[in-house]
Amino acid sequence: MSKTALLKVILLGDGGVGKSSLMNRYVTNKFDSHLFHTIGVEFLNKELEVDGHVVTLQIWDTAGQERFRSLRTPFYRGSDCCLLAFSLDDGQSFRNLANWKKEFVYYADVKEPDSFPFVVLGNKLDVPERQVSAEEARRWCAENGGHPYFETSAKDATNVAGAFEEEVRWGGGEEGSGSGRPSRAAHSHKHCGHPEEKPPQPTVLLKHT
Ligand SMILES: Nc1nc2c(ncn2[C@@H]2O[C@H](COP(=O)(O)OP(=O)(O)OP(=O)(O)O)[C@@H](O)[C@H]2O)c(=O)[nH]1
Repeated sequence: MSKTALLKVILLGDGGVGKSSLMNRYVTNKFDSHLFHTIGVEFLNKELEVDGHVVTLQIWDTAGQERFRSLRTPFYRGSDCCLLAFSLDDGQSFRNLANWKKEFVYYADVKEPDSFPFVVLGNKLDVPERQVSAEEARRWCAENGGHPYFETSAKDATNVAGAFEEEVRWGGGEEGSGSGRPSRAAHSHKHCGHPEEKPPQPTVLLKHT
C-alpha cells in the first residue's frame, strides 16, 4: 500500500446549518441535538482506503457566525476542497452560499476558482419544513461551476459519508472513481503546493485518527 495522502477539507456555511454535526457524524458517528456554536475552527481526521491508497481526510469545521469571521479566515489557505453547507429549512443560508464561496476564494487565495473542487451540501433533510427545493439547489450548483450537490442529514446520517467521500474523488483526483469527472489532481491546492507557508494552528484542536 502506498503512503498516506492528506486532504484538507474545509466546511463553510452559516451558523447553525450543521457543519459541526456533519463532521461529528462522519468521523465519530454521533449526533448531539444541543451542540454549541463553534468559535474559530476545529478539525478531525478520518482515514480512508481508496483503491489501495490510504487517504487522511483532515476536516476543518469553521464558525459560521459573522462575529467569528476574523478567527476562521486564516485557516482557509492550503485547503484541497471546500464543502459549502446550508440548511434545507433555512432559505437565507442557501442564498448566502455565494458569499461563502467568495470569502473562501479570497482568503484561500484560490487562483483558479473555476477548477477548485467545491461540493454543496443541503443539510437537515430529516426536517419536514423545507424552504429550498432540490431543483433550486441543483440549478445554483449548475450555474455556479457545476458543483456536486448532496442532501444530507447529520441527525440520521443520510448521505453524510457519500458527501465527504466525494471530496476524495473530486479533490483527490481519483480517476475512474465512478463520478464520471476528470481528475482534479493537477489543479489540487494541496499543502505541498504552498511550500513556503506554514498553516496557522487552530484555536481548538480535536484530533482523532
Ligand atoms: N434535525 C436536524 N438537526 C440538525 C442537523 N444537523 C445539525 N442539526 C442541529 O442544528 C443545530 C446547529 O448544528 P451545528 O452542527 O452546531 O451547526 P454549525 O453549522 O456547526 O454552527 P456554527 O458552529 O455556529 O457555525 C444543532 O442543534 C444540531 O443538533 C440535521 O441534519 N438535522
